[in-house]
Amino acid sequence: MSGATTAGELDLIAIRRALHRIPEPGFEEYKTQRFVLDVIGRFPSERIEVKTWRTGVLVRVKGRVGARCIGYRTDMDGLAIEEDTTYPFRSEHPGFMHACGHDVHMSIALGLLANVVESPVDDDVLVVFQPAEEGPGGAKPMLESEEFRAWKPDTMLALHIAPEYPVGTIATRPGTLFANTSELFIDLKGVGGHAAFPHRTNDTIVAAASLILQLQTIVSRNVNPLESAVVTLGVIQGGTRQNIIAENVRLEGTIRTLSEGSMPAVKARIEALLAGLEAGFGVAAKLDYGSNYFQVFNHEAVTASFMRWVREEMPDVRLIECDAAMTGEDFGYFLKDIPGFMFWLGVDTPYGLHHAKIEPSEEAIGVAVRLMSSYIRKMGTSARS
Ligand SMILES: CC(=O)N[C@@H](CCC[C@H](N)C(=O)O)C(=O)O
Repeated sequence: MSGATTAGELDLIAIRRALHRIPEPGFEEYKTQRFVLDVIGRFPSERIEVKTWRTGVLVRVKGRVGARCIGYRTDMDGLAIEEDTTYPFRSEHPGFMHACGHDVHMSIALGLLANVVESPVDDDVLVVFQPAEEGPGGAKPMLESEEFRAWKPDTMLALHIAPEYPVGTIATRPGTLFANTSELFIDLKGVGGHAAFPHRTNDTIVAAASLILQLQTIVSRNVNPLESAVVTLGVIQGGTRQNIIAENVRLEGTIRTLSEGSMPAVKARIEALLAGLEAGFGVAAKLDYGSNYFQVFNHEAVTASFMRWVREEMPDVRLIECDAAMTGEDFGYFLKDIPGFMFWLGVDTPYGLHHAKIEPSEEAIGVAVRLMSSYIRKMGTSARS
């Protein structure tokens, strides 16, 4: 196709910056999907097939042999946070920002795609742009979709930016990399009233204050100290005025457990504490667990082989065998079904994930594209030999 874009022509930094401007909530990634489709539309079309699924995109590149298919997944959505970076290409969507690196992840996926389109590998390659990683979770419904099932790959790979590692460093481990997660939404309803007559009310602010401290005893008193769990509340909303006893309080948070078995135990404890709160404070408590993600469990053999390959064949990349982290990722659902792994990619910034000031180093994009293009090429060749 004349006028088509080659991998060398693709400006991945410009792509990342353009994506950074348009962060969108989960399943509302309309501009992002359009942008991704426009970039893919510039590739030579003979060897690629493209499908959309909701706001996601799936691209299959035909390999020279095509006996197997290697999958690579990026997430697409932004986070509900007001950006506070020094960038001239700041978010154009007030209250939303790519604060978890999905703009970087998508740029890497496009770079990888351009590379395998331009210079075919033996295997077919499926690049998946998955919506709604931050919530409510796009991986599970995408896996179950006709669109994905028709192209289901034999292995599935992904990465996530890591602010704490220098550029050129990656980190992973065989087995559990990220935790099981559940969102947590609690609505307390009491009887409001005049600040001077608390005995005629059921004060949801006092009940919430007590509950917040009780929730923190779950990890310290109920979870086996040899296991890991987190209960974090990120939002408290309630009350209308300084001299009115609040009728409604809403708490929003997240639960993390490293073992699958601890999650129901933590939830049972939350339910028991809420029953006690209702009895003790005379408030009504409504509980909603929102979306839940399965742990990211790296396939032991595939991960070990990748780690060996990096150490032996990629002298410019520093590999760290890291500990598991209490982050969540719905990529865990892909790995529950398909062997593969996820790894951390160093982007060297002092601010952590989900921070309004995070500025990942864009040099990491090229590092990841070279690493993953070489690995996918190597996987295809070793499967044939
Ligand atoms: C990598 C990362 O930061 N992922 C998110 C996933 C959020 C899942 C869900 N909305 C929840 O809060 O439980 C994370 O916060 O770890």
